[in-house]
Amino acid sequence: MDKRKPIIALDFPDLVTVQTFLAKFPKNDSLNVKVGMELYYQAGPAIVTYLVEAGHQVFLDLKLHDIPNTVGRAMEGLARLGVAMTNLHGAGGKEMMKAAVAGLQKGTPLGQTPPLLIAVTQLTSTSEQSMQEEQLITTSLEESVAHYGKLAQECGLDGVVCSAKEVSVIKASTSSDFLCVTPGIRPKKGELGDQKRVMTPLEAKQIGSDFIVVGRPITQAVDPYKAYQEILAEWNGEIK
Ligand SMILES: O=C(O)c1cc(=O)[nH]c(=O)n1[C@@H]1O[C@H](COP(=O)(O)O)[C@@H](O)[C@H]1O
Repeated sequence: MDKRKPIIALDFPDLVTVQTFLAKFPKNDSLNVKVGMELYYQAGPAIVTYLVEAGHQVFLDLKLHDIPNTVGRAMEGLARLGVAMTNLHGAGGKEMMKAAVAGLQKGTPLGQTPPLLIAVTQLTSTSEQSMQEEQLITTSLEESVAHYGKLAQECGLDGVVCSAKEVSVIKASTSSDFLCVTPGIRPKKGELGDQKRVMTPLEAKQIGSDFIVVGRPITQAVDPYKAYQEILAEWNGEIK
């Protein structure tokens, strides 16, 4: 995946809507795109194959969280789809994460590299207060995120999904090359929606995010390609 490009969250219900959206981008532009639950559960694996064959780099965001055997076998199947990145919930535990790594390696066709495997820490829609009250976690949110980062690295994962606000603490508790994939990105004065821990593309860049994930600020914009270009420029430090 090209780190210079934001990952566009294709949170749409079907192929036709995806095609209508992508038609607003220049032909042959290879994009970083994310297929999440909304699209995958309605359009199935065929949507992934379609995007891969169209030359896009796909982050398959299904946030697996189940017993180790189930997650390992699911990952084995997902590895055959040719995606660049996929994820699971770090809260599923070490045995589950190790089974996922093994499943991806087993399922990846010979001569290909397994997708990057990333652990969700605390969702960017979670506040410290809701984490403490609803999950009964008594540490700070930063400590919880750093803890999941360490566990994920010990299990052989490539990085975490976190808010850009936690990049420094993750890198400090793991290593500088441990990937921080950060959703919860909003342009200055952008609508937050359900996101709680947010940063602008420029702030995320400055703090050391490796990838930013952006959905509604692009997909719901009046001119999605213009919105994408603005975020791309900011992410690449071209707007101060
Ligand atoms: O794993 C993810 O991609 C993810 C993790 C997280 O903690 N927060 C989060 O927002 N996401 C995803 O990132 C995207 C953010 O979309 P917007 O809020 O519309 O920019 C959505 O597709 C979410 O499913």
